[in-house]
Amino acid sequence: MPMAASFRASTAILPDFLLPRLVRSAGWCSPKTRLRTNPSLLSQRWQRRYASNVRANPELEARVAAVPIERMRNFCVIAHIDHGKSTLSDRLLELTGTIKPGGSAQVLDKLDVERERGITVKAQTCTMLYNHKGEDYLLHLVDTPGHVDFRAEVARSYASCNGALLVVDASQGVQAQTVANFYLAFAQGLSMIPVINKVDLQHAEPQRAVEQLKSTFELEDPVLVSAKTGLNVGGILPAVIERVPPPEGGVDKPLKMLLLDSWYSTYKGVVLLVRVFDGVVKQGDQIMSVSSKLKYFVGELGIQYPTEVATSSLRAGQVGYMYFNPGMKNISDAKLGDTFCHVGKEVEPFRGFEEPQPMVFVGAFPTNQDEFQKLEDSINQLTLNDRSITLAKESSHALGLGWRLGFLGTLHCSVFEDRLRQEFGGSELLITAPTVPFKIVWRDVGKNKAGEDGPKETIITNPALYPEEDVVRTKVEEIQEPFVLATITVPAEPAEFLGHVIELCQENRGTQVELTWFATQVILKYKLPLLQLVDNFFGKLKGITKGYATLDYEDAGYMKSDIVKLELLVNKEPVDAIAQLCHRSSAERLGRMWVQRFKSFVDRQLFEIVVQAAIGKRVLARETVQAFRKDVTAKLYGGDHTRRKKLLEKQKAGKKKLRAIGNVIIDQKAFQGFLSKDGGESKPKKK
Ligand SMILES: Nc1nc2c(ncn2[C@@H]2O[C@H](COP(=O)(O)OP(=O)(O)OP(=O)(O)O)[C@@H](O)[C@H]2O)c(=O)[nH]1
Repeated sequence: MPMAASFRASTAILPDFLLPRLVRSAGWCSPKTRLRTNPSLLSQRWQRRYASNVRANPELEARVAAVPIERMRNFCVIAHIDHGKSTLSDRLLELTGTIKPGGSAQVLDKLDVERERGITVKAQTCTMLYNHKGEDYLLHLVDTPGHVDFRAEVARSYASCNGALLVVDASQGVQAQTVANFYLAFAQGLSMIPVINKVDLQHAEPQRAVEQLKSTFELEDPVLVSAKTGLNVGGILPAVIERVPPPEGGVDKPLKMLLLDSWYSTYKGVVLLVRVFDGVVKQGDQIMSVSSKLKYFVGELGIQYPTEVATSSLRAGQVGYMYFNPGMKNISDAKLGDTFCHVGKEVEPFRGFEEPQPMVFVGAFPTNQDEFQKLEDSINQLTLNDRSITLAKESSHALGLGWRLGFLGTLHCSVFEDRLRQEFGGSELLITAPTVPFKIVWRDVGKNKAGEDGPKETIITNPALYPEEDVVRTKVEEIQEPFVLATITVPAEPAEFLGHVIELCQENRGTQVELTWFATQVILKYKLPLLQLVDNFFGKLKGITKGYATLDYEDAGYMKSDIVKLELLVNKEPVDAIAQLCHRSSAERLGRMWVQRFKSFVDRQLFEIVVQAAIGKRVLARETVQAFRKDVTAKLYGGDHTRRKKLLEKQKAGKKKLRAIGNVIIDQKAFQGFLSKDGGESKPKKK
């Protein structure tokens, strides 16, 4: 079979995630494949064909349609990380017959990274039908992420819910994210049902957790369950029906719909997750975004059960998915928090969601500059479904062309880094140390050419953009750094844990705001610079408390700080990719660590290499990589000692020349080793 024909035949049965890479590597693709890999090119005929290829379930649809709004319940599952939200959600899905028992674990954790790491990153919604006292109830369950970085996901989920299951691990009790999630849900007015999970564990102390919930949040009547064994999980849904109010809204009112989430599907383009507050939306309806005024035709809609099941309509109270036909061109047109209505029947929009701001920034560079395009493709592919990541091209003298990426927090950053390494190839990628955004407040605002005032403040997310020392001295009023209000929980016993945590916070420039005892736990609140937090603060906290302390934080704004730019110099030349903004008090320690570490990764050359760490012209630390001393006299055997001396002097002069022109060739492996967290694959060489 000719190559083109065999390739065409094979694409028909390939999973779609393999298509783009194959198409790229084969350098050829059939028109059909091109359409499949780029849905915006799909003709209406193809769009209709794909749209018709959906799972429909008339029996299920009839049961759903028969449930009045008074018998709907929308609730989310919230908890501290690893307390068992996803496992509990699986059990509820099984109990209601939505999935078969004993299937793959954590059905709602759909992303690869969620399965691999066992953490939830994206909130997931699932519709369930539950028969209670002879009547069908329509339940919408949202499994939310536990980690603080994905707080915006949790906050958005609340908009579709009236109640929450607050899950607490019976062996760990109330932890930092339990506290944070409780207050968020409480502020939203959600009815809360406490659930104490993992009662099957040998060291479970359910009674202690019951007391904590009562004393910390005044929550009573918890349901005690084991999500793992299924023990008493049947007690949860009756509690949901009795304690969570049904959604408000009327099917007879004009359509009012909130956009909760959106993602990209290879076949159908942009998928929207919506919550209908009022009215009914049907296939073929023309609807409009209240913010952008863009109009769309509804192509397909339905419920997530837990995969997409098409229905002919969605009505007030329901949460479901939707595609447009023709599809939405750009995923950025789907603004989360946007309100949709029928064309010509405009409604008062919802307040919208607060856009989460990226707070942790890193640079990503290919070790081989020829691979830049490949890196760009990989990044674009991964960011398609994560719009909270910000992207900007970056160029470095030392590392060449790359990208500056912004993330919501350190876990978000490390999850992305893992996925990028998988996609792009781990050993071919350089990721710089994480940094946070700094605010520069200018003394003189100055005028631009049009006579307008320039910006009074600039936020910089890249140390390379930090102004020169003399500019800082003459033109900058102050530099500010971001702070967070951290909530740390630590067991009251053994007492030294608390002492260690206070010490750690103080070493990291923290200011104590509150210290409270709750039964066997201490809850500490500290104001901490975000910069310290991204420097493995959580790892250190876990280390000094044997893994028992937990951490959560919220933004506490910018504050004036004594920030300096620390640079690494190699034979007096700054290595821009390594420069960092840090607090003056930690510059010397960091500088010393840098020069020692960098030295250990640099190959010795024929001349001496001086590695320095400096703030402006002030050198804080220095290390020297000794030159190889090639034995130029080896060939001499006996003979005149003046010849030997002459050869050595010639060698010295040659080295001086090399040093004078700063001819240092640093292997990318050295940067890779230096930038890796654990010494990387290129372990320091023994000298
Ligand atoms: N023994 C026991 N283990 C449980 C129980 N429920 C969950 N687990 C285990 O606890 C771990 C975390 O469970 P998950 O369901 O992933 O927790 P989660 O809260 O969804 O985690 P995030 O989404 O990352 O916040 C898994 O290893 C589960 O098998 C339980 O009732 N008993």
